[in-house]
Amino acid sequence: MDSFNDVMDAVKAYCKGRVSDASYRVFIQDLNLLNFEGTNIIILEVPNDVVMRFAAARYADLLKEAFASILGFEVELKFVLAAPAPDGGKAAEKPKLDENDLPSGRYEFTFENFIKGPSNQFAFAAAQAVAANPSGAYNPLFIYGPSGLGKTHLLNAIKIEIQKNHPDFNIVYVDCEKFTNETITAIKTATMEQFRQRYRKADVLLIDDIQFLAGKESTQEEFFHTFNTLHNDGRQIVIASDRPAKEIKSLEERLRTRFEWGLTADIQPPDFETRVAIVKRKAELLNLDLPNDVAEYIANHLKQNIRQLEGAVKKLNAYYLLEGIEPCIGVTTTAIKDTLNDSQPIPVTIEKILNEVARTYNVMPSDIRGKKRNANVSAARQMTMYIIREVTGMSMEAIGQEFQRDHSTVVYSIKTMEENIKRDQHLKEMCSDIMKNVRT
Ligand SMILES: Nc1ncnc2c1ncn2[C@@H]1O[C@H](COP(=O)(O)OP(=O)(O)OP(=O)(O)O)[C@@H](O)[C@H]1O
Repeated sequence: MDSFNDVMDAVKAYCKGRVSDASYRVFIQDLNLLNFEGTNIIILEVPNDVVMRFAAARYADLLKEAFASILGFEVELKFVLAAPAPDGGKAAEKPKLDENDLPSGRYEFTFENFIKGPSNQFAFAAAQAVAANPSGAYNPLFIYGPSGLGKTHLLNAIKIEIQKNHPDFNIVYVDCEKFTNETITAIKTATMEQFRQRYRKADVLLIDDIQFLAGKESTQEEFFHTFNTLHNDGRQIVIASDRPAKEIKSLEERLRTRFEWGLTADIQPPDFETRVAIVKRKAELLNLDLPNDVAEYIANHLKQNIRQLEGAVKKLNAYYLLEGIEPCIGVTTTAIKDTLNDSQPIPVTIEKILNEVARTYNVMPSDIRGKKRNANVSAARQMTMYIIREVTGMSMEAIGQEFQRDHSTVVYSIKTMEENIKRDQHLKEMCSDIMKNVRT
């Protein structure tokens, strides 16, 4: 080491593997070793005030550790702001930061990171019991509740816990859309055997968003056999759904009863105290200092979805890091307004409807748009047009343009569907399930 630059390069290399690429690029890459003072004080030059605040607050410990490891003695750090370059050059520029550059605050979906309250403690306890004793406690465990309340979190927590205690276990986690797509591909490419082996060899199967099984007959058939094989062999199955099994209308009875064999646990929106605790925990995980009144303000305004609570905390963190604005009620009002706007019901797109109907009828979305006339594709096309009309309220003309069909064809298709639905209970349920699924 013969120069400040060498030392600094080594320090940066030390830090590089220990922080995310984005954080390294924004907060560490441009640090400059300016001088030594006394015996152990290092003066670090930072390019601007954002990096100054961030590097000093978050990375001082890591940087000290790096210097100690490279120089062999403990150091203290002093950060100084680089003087603006006379030509207004690089040193004077603020980095172009956006939220993607910020540490994401990603944390593991563990039991430890799950905040309990009256609305979720039963599901939490059931998940813990299953994780502690796979196949011994409740099989299957069926967790249901509205979006954004922690079902996926619990499924992952079970996975992590079992992995820790049984490193040799083959744990398969899949969401139902993926399972459905894989079933369709396996049928089309004649690779059913490999597909079956993958799922039927699981020691633990965790399947998320099972409501998407609704109406998909071949996937239900496949899942039925997977379920039976695993259950008969004493393997643990955990299922998450946005509604109870009995409300998934076009689900075969034999599956519905199986889902109810074990334990069913629901999750409801959290009460005020739990929401405050969640907001505080999320802030803590981001190292954000959040006053109580702000945490309570957020909890008072966002009640239905924990993802929204997280969104608000992340926004406040971004304001703080990017603009230096401390969290307070005033800025929270803006952050919450954004979150509320962001979380307006997502407009249902035609593509979403098309994909969901295609999966249900086991055809390709392009077939529905295309000219094929076989019975299954025609039925799928009629269903698609009907649901687009119901869900989006698009005019018949616009639907016609979308499918390159004339207006009278659309009118006829929708009318036929309306009549069929009146007569055919199964079709009616299938249609209602598809509509629910495209709205989630
Ligand atoms: N009790 C809780 N404690 C801490 N974080 C929670 C809790 N419940 C939910 N979360 C967080 O809220 C976010 C949304 O949760 P999750 O994805 O598990 O919801 P979900 O019920 O599976 O929703 P969806 O049905 O939309 O998939 C996650 O980041 C999760 O960690």
